[in-house]
Parts: sequence; structure tokens; C-alpha cells
Amino acid sequence: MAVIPVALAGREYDVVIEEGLLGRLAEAAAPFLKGYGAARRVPFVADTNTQRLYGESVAANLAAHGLAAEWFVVEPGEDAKTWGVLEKLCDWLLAMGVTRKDHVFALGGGVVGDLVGFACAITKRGCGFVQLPTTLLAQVDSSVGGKTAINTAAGKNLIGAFHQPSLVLIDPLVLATLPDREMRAGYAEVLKYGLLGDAAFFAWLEANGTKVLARDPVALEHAIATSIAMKARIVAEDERETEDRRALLNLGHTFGHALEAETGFSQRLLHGEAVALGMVLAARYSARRDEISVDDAERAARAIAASGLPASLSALGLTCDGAALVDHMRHDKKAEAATLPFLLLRALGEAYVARDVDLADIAAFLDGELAV
Ligand SMILES: NC(=O)c1ccc[n+]([C@@H]2O[C@H](COP(=O)([O-])OP(=O)(O)OC[C@H]3O[C@@H](n4cnc5c(N)ncnc54)[C@H](O)[C@@H]3O)[C@@H](O)[C@H]2O)c1
Ligand SMILES: O=C(O)C(=O)C[C@@H](O)[C@H](O)[C@H](O)COP(=O)(O)O
Ligand SMILES: [Zn+2]
Repeated sequence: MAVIPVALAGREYDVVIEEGLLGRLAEAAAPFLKGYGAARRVPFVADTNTQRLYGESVAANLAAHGLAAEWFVVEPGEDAKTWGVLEKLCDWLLAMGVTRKDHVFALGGGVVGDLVGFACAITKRGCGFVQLPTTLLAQVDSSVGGKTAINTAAGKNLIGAFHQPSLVLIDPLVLATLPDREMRAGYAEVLKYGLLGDAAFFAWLEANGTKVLARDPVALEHAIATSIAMKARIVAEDERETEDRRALLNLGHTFGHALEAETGFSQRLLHGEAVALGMVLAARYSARRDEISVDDAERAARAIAASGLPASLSALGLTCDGAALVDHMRHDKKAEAATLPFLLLRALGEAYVARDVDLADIAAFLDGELAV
């Protein structure tokens, strides 16, 4: 078991990592479980997969403590991060009578977590929520740090708020049912931590990534705990991404979000896959600027390809050109009046924010990558 505190100005919450935690939810989340009315109903949000797989055991555990789980269930996938679903969820929370002192439970991957977090940020101007992440991606990244959002036609996560959870409970055992493709997508964000800030962790992943993907319990807990510890540290230093610190967690995402937009936020390219490819592009573009060697850029690409993640833009079969991808990037939330900051690499294990990137050069670089 590991407990990692996320220490923010004047507030702190815990991220608890322990096998079997979900089956002991009522005990583990006791301070945040109140329940409405005589039936002591507790609001849970899940997608159809996580509700089907884990809803019953969660409900049984709560029932043993006199609490009744009430469910709001969304379809799986990015379509749940939309205005329409958000509106229905907020109405449901209001109908439940949720107050600012109450907690909503998000049982699912990053989609459910981002949606619930945003709904809780705006319902009554802020009620509490607890993250119960069930994908590797959510366990190593999205459940922690308080970025919440929905997508719009203009792009990824463009409407949202910073709203921190009160507690994050990570049960690695639930990854047993996660499809391998989703496991790899989450692993992309694990590799991200190594590439952006921890060369030794990156080397450990090169040697042990297969074990992590095979859900070896020891390797998995090490990967989750190391990732969350780095994220907690960075979020504590720069909660709202104003200091060029939290932006490091965006490595691969400017390219990645543009690719997700170009592929219609669809199953064709999952978020983690887009980030994997985005990190290859960031590494190769850093080599193009002579900031890292071509050998290092290709070492990063090999680590990504070796885990079964996409490492080449041409393989995606896109019909667009570099300029079209750059157009998507103009919506990036990091964009400033005169520049679009890019996350590039000074070394494998050291990312930095570059403010001198010429978008015409990015388009030319992407045209080259599309043609290879
Ligand atoms: N807020 C943040 O800091 C942050 C960080 C990274 C990513 N994100 C967001 O997270 C989203 C991606 O999250 P994701 O990769 O978890 O995808 P997801 O939430 O869509 O889940 C992926 C799939 O796995 C299924 N699933 C979930 N848990 C399962 C389990 N234990 N067993 C079997 N199936 C299971 C889901 O039903 C879904 O079909 C994106 O929208 C991305 O923008 C947010
Ligand atoms: O927590 C962060 O900060 C991140 O950047 C984590 C990313 O993995 C995540 O995908 C995030 O939602 C992207 O941030 P955004 O601000 O570009 O939406
Ligand atoms: Zn991400």
C-alpha cells in the first residue's frame, strides 16, 4: 500500500494505492460518504463498462454500511465529455439534492473523471468528488491534479476548470479487466513521466515495461506510485499551470491533441496513443533543433514502439497536411498572443517549455513525418 499526499496551498488530499481497495470502498472513503435522505443514497457516475464490471460489488459494499449507490451511467468514450452529457449530469446531481459539502464518486477512466470533476466544479459553484480510477491512464494521471474538462467542436478539453478531488483511491486489481489496447494507452502517460523528468525511471521502463503491461503487481505498483509521486510534486508546485512547471505534464500533448481532433476524438486514436505519437514528434523535433541527438530521439521512439504504441505519423494514414494539424494546435490552451509554447526535450528525462517555435517550421516538419 502507498499513500501519496497532494499538498496544495492550504489544502491536501491523499492518493491511496492498494490492491482490493474498491471492495473496501465504504471504509476507505468513509469521511466522504454521507448519503441522502432516509435511504442514504450516494451519487456514483460510471460508464456502461465500469458500471457492469464493478457496480455490483461497490453497491454491495456500500449496502453493508447502510448506504445505497445511485448511478448515472454514460456511454464509454470521448462522446461523454460533451455539453449534452454534462448538462444531464448536472441536472441529475441537482435532482439528487447534492450540496457543496457532498461528494460524487467517479468510477471509471479519464473520461468519467474529467466529466464528473467538471460537473462538480460548476454544480452549486463547487461540490466535492472522489476519484475511483479504473484505467491505467486514470490511475497514473487524470485522477490526480484537478484538471477537469469537456471537449468541444473546436478541440480537446477547451471548456473546463481546475477542481481538485477530495480523495483518489487506486485499486490496481481492476486493471485485470482492462483491454490491452487501453493498458498501452495508459502506459504512454507513464513513459511521459520518464521522458519529461526522470531519466532513471525511463531506463527502468525500458527494462520493465513488459512487466508493467503484463500487470505484474510489483512492477505495476512501482510504475503507478512513481508516476503519481511526480505528478503530485509538479501539481503542488504549479497547480494552475502558470509557472512553466505543470506545463511539463503536457509533453506530447500539443501534437497529440491535434491528432485527436484530426481523427475526430474517436476510437481510431485513443488519447494515450495520440500522446505517445506526440512524444515521438516532440523528441524528433528536439533533435531537428539539435537539442537532443538523433540517437536519443530514436531511443524514445523505440521505447514507445516496443510497447505497441504508434510511433510514426505516416502509419496513421491521415489525409491532412502539416498546416492542417498546426491549425488544430492554434486552439491549444497554452497559446499566448505571440507564441505557442511547445514542450521539447533537452535530454531524455528533461523537458522544457520552448517559446521560440515557428509554426511554419512545425508544419514543414510534420509534412516530412507524414511522408516518411
Ligand atoms: N485530467 C487530466 O489530468 C487528464 C490526464 C490525462 C488524460 N485525461 C483525459 O482522459 C481521457 C482518457 O481516459 P482513459 O484513457 O482512461 O479513457 P476512458 O475513460 O475512455 O476509458 C477507456 C475505456 O476503458 C473502459 N474501462 C475503464 N476501466 C475499465 C476496466 N477496469 N476494465 C475494463 N474496461 C474498462 C472504458 O469503459 C472505456 O471504454 C481523455 O479524455 C483525456 O483527455 C485527462
Ligand atoms: O495534468 C496535467 O497538467 C496534464 O497536462 C496531464 C495530461 O496528461 C492531460 O491529458 C491533460 O488533460 C492535458 O492538459 P490540457 O490542459 O492540454 O487539457
Ligand atoms: Zn494526457
